[in-house]
Amino acid sequence: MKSAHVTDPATPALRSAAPAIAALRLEHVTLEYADGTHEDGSPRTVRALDTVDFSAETGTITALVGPSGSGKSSLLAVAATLIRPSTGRVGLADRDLTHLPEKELARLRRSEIGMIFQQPNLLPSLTAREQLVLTAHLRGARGAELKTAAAEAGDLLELVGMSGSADRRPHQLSGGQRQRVNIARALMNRPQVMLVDEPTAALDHNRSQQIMELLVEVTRRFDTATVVVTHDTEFVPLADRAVTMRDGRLS
Ligand SMILES: Nc1ncnc2c1ncn2[C@@H]1O[C@H](COP(=O)(O)OP(=O)(O)OP(=O)(O)O)[C@@H](O)[C@H]1O
Repeated sequence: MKSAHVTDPATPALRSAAPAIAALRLEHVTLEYADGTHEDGSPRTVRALDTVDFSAETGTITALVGPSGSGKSSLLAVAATLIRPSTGRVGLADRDLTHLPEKELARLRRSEIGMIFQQPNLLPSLTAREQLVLTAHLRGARGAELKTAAAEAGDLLELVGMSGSADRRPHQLSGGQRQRVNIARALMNRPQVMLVDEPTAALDHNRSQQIMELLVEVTRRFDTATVVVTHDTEFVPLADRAVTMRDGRLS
């Protein structure tokens, strides 16, 4: 496991003075979905990503914007290794993931990539703390490691402003609080990359702003390469950079 620099949530991040590293790279990525058949029976496809080159650097946050259907979620899905590109390459730090077997990709997803979606898919029967500890369990932690994980979970929940609600279950939390738990959970494995799809779509303006500020803060603190798909133009100035997708291409 990577070093746990969260044990004291009040400690400022020790940010590297080294030049930014591209933690995530997509090179010439094209993604085509099967989309039924033409009248003559030949297969029809939709090109969701068209020769996309994209990278995200450690410790930075990138806003990914663009019209509906332009390919933003597809880019996140390819970056998350949930979908293999039709052509092109995906790299994580110095590793080329393009031809890794699915089992290895699943391991990487658990340990290196944090994913945050619009609706936090928290398990209804678990407390906030247990949601976080479960990720350690799924990673293989047992016995004393789980005790350590529970302490780390407490630290992370404090960091995201949820220390008073660690023993609450999802139905006892507001939408914004659930999203905070979701963010803390994504950080449990100290991911290199955080991929975030419309994290505030279900929230009001104030809560959206707070969640976006929290994403910026954890990006700095944990040195993640964070990519946030958002329709919220107010968020764009908070990001280190914004890239726009149109018709499957980046501009
Ligand atoms: N599973 C799928 N099968 C076929 N086509 C798909 C599939 N998923 C997405 N598409 C198509 O790929 C294109 C890109 O979709 P994508 O969901 O990546 O866009 P988006 O920018 O995230 O849109 P939104 O902002 O509305 O979520 C669209 O034309 C969409 O219809």
